[in-house]
Amino acid sequence: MSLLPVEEAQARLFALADRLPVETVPIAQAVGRWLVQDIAALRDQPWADLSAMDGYAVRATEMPGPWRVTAESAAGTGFQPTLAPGEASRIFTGAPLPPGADAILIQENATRDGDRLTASADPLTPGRHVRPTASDFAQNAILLDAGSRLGPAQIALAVLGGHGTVPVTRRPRIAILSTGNELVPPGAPTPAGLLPSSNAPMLAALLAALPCDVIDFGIVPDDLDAMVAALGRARSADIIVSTGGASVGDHDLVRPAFVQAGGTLDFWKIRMRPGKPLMAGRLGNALFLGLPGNPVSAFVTATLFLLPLARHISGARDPLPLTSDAMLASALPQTGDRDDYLRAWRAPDGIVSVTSQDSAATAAMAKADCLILRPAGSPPATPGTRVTILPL
Ligand SMILES: Nc1nc2c(c(=O)[nH]1)N[C@H]1C(S)=C(S)[C@@H](COP(=O)(O)OP(=O)(O)OC[C@H]3O[C@@H](n4cnc5c(N)ncnc54)[C@H](O)[C@@H]3O)O[C@H]1N2
Ligand code: MOO
Repeated sequence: MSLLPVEEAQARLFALADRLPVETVPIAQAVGRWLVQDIAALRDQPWADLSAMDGYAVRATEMPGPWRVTAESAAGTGFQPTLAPGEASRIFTGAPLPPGADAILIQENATRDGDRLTASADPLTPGRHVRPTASDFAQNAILLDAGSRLGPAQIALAVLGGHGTVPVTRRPRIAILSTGNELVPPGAPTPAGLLPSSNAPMLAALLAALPCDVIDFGIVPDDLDAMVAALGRARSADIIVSTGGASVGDHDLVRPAFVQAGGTLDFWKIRMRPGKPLMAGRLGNALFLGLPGNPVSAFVTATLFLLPLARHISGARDPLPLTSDAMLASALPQTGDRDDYLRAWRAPDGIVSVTSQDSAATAAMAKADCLILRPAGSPPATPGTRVTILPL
């Protein structure tokens, strides 16, 4: 198989994947999830012309008074009686204006003596300190499109639009398998030749940013039958992600095990560095991603494939990571025949690539807060060059 460009591999991965079933959940459970339908406002916001300040509702043309204070309007009190000429109404923030009033005299600018009210400052224009009916949104307006993510602001909007529940997909279940005879669980002793398995905790940490349920299937030895059995146990998940054993060595058994378990491989080997040996396919209803074992390669491929896939099956409109344009503060060498995803950090004067770009260099990776995207065949770059970055 020839090396597949990253964008093509992402598109093929998405094409393999159906959106998960839809459920309607209380809005508090929808945080971070994606709407599967447009949602429209069930009410006007504000429901009436409301005061934005504490003070007095008046006719602006009657400035500076005097007025007779004849009524009071507080939030939650409903419609108010009409104000006759020369009358004012005591009013509080969020309360409806009485018909006839068109501006709010804030109480700091008012002098009140019993029922008698006068204004002590500047002219008022009609509409001053008034939030007109439906000025935020009108009933039936589309508030949020299908595929929008429900962050805190979108939750506020949906609730004010009258929604207590929203339609989203169910949370994906994501199974993680770590392969390698050398691996031991985090914190376990590492006598000669053994290595703490960092990939599963790293993937779980990445996935913690998404609404999903992670199931860690532990460490699987480099043994075909053990790997086939582990894939069998994991196949009820929506996504199975393995790390290690993805390359071409004698102990790299993930691909044959996947096929023996009944999986259909869609692609293997991507034109990227790190991450070349990535593979993807389907195993029954589960989507399968075989990530390389090197911790940096696993991290970068998870960022570019696993998280986007989880977002895609969850109904995200924009499942791919956002990129932006930035200026280099350090020089970069030319790239080879694969796209480079260089670990880097955003210094005050521009982007600086971390010292080691080795795909096993975790200390350098931990200093990075972005990736620099450098297409295959890019010439050397000097400080000041504009580059594409992917914030981490
Ligand atoms: N002859 C070739 N050799 C290699 C090629 C190639 O094209 N031809 N590709 C290289 C590239 S690129 C990568 S990336 C690695 C990926 O290999 P595997 O996916 O088969 O990974 P392993 O060999 O199992 O492990 C690589 C490395 O990572 C360590 N590892 C594995 N799992 C974990 C874990 N859970 N936590 C921490 N560290 C882990 C493992 O001990 C190895 O050191 O292949 C190159 N070889
Ligand atoms: O492609 Mo590998 O992930 O460079 O080390």
